[in-house]
Amino acid sequence: MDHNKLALPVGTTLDRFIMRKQEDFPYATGELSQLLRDIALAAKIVNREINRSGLIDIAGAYGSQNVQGEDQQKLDVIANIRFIRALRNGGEVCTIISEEDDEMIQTGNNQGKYVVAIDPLDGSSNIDVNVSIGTIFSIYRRVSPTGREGTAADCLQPGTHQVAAGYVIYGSSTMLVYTTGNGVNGFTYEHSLGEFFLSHPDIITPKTGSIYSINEGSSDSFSPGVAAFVQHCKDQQFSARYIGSLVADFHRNLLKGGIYVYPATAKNKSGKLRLMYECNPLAFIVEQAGGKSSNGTRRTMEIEPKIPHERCPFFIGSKELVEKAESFIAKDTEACDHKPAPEPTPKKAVAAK
Ligand SMILES: O=P(O)(O)OC[C@H]1O[C@](O)(COP(=O)(O)O)[C@@H](O)[C@@H]1O
Ligand SMILES: [Mg+2]
Ligand SMILES: [Mg+2]
Repeated sequence: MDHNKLALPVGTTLDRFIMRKQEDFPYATGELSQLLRDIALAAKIVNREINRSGLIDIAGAYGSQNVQGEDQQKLDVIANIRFIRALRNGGEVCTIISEEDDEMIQTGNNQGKYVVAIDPLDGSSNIDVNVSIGTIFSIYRRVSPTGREGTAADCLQPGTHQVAAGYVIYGSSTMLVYTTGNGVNGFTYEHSLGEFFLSHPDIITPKTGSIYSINEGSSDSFSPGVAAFVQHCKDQQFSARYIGSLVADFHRNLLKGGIYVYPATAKNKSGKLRLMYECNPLAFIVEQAGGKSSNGTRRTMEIEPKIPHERCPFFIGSKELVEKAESFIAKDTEACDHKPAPEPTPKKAVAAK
């Protein structure tokens, strides 16, 4: 697809951009476009709540835990309610997987053709301290026929089946960045007009970079390969940048070049981040922008999900940096393969009965 054929001027509204891009697909029926608009609407409402979170009583913990055993923040719950309501009212989505809900959410829109996996509020540890946070979403076309509720098979599809994915970053400015498999575009929110405007057309991430993002607080349980890669970044005098909000760390590295890593650690044996609504959507975006994403050995989007809240190690960013990290991780597996087989335990002499 020649992205430049329909290059739209910076300042185009999101609505207009969605409409014009829909024309790329003669058979498009407008449902996906409407779904993207529903997400943008919910993002505007959540943005308003976040901007005034210090003024009104929505700071702090909500008093319950989500399926991951994490304390839900009030804004986690508010954002969850807002996005689910917008997707339900929009009518295009039959089933939702949300970080904040244990089970799949049936919206009642059995005619809906789409399934959404969503992290309503990403970077929860940064909510009350005015640091950038976000929302991450992933969209699939259901595989079961319409007319009834969505199934686990509709929800648990590999990332390669995504029809669209994106994130909203609530930072010094609020941006919506998304892909439908035809490049990545970023829109900045103009509060006074209540509109998202095209500000970052056709985002391409640098092939390499000098920024690495990893929580070194758990470095004592990094695998030798991960530890060696971190040391490599230091030897190269890369800059260490870690905000602690995946969306914000990812967004910076997407624009400037860099790598974000959340490996398996003693505390999080399969990594911390969730495949369906954190890793897959960002992997789709980074690949569309020319970057790369894996679990250290396997392309993130080819991992077959088994459960809605599945976690996986996450390496994402500039292609050459992710490949470099993978080359260090490969040594881990080699080391495992060549580890001498444990000595057979000498058979105990059988005592004369
Ligand atoms: O504090 P840690 O272990 O470094 O984890 C930080 C990571 O966890 C997250 O906060 C997980 O996402 P949620 O806030 O949506 O649960 C990421 O945004 C962030 O990158
Ligand atoms: Mg998250
Ligand atoms: Mg979250």
